[in-house]
Amino acid sequence: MNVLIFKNPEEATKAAFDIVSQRLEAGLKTIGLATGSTPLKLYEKLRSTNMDVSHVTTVNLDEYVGLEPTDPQSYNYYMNEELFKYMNFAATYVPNGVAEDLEKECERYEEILRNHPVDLQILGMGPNGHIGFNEPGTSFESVTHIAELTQSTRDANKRFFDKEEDVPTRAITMGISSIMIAKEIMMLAFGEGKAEAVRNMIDVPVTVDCPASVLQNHSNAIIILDEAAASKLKRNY
Ligand SMILES: O=P(O)(O)OC[C@H]1O[C@](O)(CO)[C@@H](O)[C@@H]1O
Repeated sequence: MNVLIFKNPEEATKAAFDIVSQRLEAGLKTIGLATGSTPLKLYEKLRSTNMDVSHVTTVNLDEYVGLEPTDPQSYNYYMNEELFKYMNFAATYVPNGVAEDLEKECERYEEILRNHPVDLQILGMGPNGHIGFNEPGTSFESVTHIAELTQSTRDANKRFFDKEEDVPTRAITMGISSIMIAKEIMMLAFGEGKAEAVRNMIDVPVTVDCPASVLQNHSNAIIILDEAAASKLKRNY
């Protein structure tokens, strides 16, 4: 793991943007994208570049079950508003959370991933160490599946919804093995609320109790932190 620590989220985002730009210029074909608040500034920078991405396909990590792509809380909507409508990607894929047959949708998504091997996967993490919606305890062998969201994830994400009961209880998510196949992974974590999970990801032996710790097993993972997220690390990086 290559751990990079920056003073604040702005500087960290600038470093992430430089890496993504460099990979795009080098001819990256498929990029894996995350949602949540952490990559928002990165997407803002990307969409203001006017760069030609007509040779690039995107695949997203996850989507809530039961939310239409037109629902402002859905990740389909988020990606359209934050990135896709501004950039000329060859193709963009986000799981369909309202598919009639969700199991089939998971299989369809795995097929998409097989056809578009991810060169660079951008990741955020939940305060409980989840990646995508792979909650603590999820098998490292998992592929795209339906995940039951933990109460702590629903609590963390309720800020985006009007009422707590509106927060979906399930999501379609790429599995941990589907994520780990990426040739390179770039994890972003900012703020004190992530500090405990960051410590469990980096400073503690790999365990399913902290899904993000699996990144220790990846041969090409960059972890981009601000000082607050890095504040509980025992070792110096
Ligand atoms: O960046 P945030 O808002 O803290 O979200 C954390 C993580 O939770 C998820 O929304 C769940 O998929 C991830 O996409 C995201 O990286």
